[in-house]
Amino acid sequence: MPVEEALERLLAMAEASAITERERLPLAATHGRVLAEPLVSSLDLPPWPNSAMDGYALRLEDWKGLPLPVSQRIFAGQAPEPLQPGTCARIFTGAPVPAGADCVEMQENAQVQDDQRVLFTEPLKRGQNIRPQGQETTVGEEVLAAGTRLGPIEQGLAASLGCAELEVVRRVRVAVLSTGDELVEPGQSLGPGQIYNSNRVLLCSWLQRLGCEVLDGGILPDDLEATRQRLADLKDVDLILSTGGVSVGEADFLGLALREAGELALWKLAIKPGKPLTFGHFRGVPVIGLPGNPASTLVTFALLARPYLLRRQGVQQVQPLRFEVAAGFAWPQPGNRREYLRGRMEQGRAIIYRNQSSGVLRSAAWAEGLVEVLEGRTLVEGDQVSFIPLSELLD
Ligand SMILES: Nc1nc2c(c(=O)[nH]1)N[C@H]1C(S)=C(S)[C@@H](COP(=O)(O)OP(=O)(O)OC[C@H]3O[C@@H](n4cnc5c(N)ncnc54)[C@H](O)[C@@H]3O)O[C@H]1N2
Ligand code: MOO
Ligand SMILES: [Mg+2]
Repeated sequence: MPVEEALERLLAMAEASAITERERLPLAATHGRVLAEPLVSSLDLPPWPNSAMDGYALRLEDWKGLPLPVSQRIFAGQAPEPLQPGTCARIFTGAPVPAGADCVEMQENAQVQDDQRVLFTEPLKRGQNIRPQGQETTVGEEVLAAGTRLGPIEQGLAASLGCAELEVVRRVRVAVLSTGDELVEPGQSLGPGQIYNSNRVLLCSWLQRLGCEVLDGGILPDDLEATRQRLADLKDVDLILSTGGVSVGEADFLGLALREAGELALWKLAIKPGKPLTFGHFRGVPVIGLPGNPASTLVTFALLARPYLLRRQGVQQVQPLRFEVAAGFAWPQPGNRREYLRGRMEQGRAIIYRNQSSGVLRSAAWAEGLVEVLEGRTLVEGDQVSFIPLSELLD
C-alpha cells in the first residue's frame, strides 16, 4: 500500500476515535496541548491607540511650522488627558495617545527650543507612529482555531488577550511496548545475543514532546500467549504503540495477535525503512506496531504514528513542512518503496548519511531531515527532492 493511502486511512480512523474529553488548564501548563475550542478575543488589541515611538503626539492641524508648547508627559501605563489644542504632548513608546492627537513624531525629528517649545523638522502624516486600537485583534474575533497545538507563540498570544486558562483536549494515553527476547535495558550488562533497548526511550521521550500521556509497558517477550495477554491487559489506553514483531519471522507475534483477533487493518506499506508497519485493534483498542529496526521505528513514527496521534487530539494540520531542494547525491537504482533517507543540507544541497541501513540509528542523529525519494525514481545530482526537517517531526 502506498504511503499516502496508508496515512489517509490512519487519519480517517483517528478522526473516528478522536478524543472528546477536555480539561481547563492554567495557561502556563498548556504547552504541547491542543485547543478544544476556538480562542475568541474578548478585547481589542491594542485596547487603545498607543505610540510606536518615543517622541511627541500632536494634532496635525496645529502644526503650522511654528514650535508647539508641551502640555503633558505621557508614559506607558498612564491615562492621559485629552490634548489641549495648540500644544503637543511628550509621549513614550507604548503610552496611550491622548484624545485629539492624530500623529506622533519621533524625537529624532523634533528640536526642543530654549523656551522648551518643540519644533518639528520633517513633514508629518496623519496617523504616523500611532498603533491604532484593534489593529491586531478586535472583540469577538477568532484568533486561534479549535485544534491548534499550543506552543510558546500561541501561549503568548493567549496571554496578550488576558486568558489565564485555556480549554484543551485531554491527553492521548499511549502504552509503549518493546517486543524482543534480545532486549536489555541500558545500565544492565549484555549477555550473548542481547542488545540494548533503544526504541523504548526514543518513543517515550518523543511522545512526551507531542503532549501524550505515556505508559511505559516495558519489554514484551517474543511469545504469542504473552503478547495476547499483554495486549488484553492494556485496556485503559487510547493507543498501544509497540516496536518489533511485525515481520514474517517465527518470533514475530504482534501482527499475528491482531490478525487472530480479526482486527488487522493495515500491514505492509511501500515505505523504506518501515515496510511491515502494522495497524489494527485488539479488543477495540487501537494498536500501531512499528517495525523494530531503530531507523524504521523512527521513520514510521514520524510519518504515520505522529500524524495519527495528533489527529486523535483534533489537530487538522498534521503534515510536516517539506522543502524542495537539490539532491547532492545520485540515486541510480529505482526502488519499489518510497524511501526516507537520513540526510542533511550542505552548501544548499541535500546529502545523505553513508549507511542507510534501517538498523543504524546514528544516521538519524547525524541527519537534519528525511530526504524523500519516490518509488520508481532515479536521481542525478542536482535533481529536486523533498526534504522534511526532523525538527518539524519531533514536536
Ligand atoms: N523474510 C523477511 N524478513 C524480513 C522482512 C521481510 O519482508 N521478509 N522485512 C524486514 C524489514 S523491512 C524489517 S523493518 C524488519 C522488521 O522486523 P520486526 O518489526 O518484526 O522487528 P524484529 O524482527 O523484532 O526486530 C528487527 C530488528 O530490530 C531490532 N530491535 C527490535 N526492537 C528493538 C529495540 N526496542 N531497540 C533496539 N533494537 C530493536 C531487533 O533486534 C532486530 O535486529 O524485518 C525484516 N525482515
Ligand atoms: O523496511 Mo525495513 O524497515 O527496511 O528495514
Ligand atoms: Mg521480526
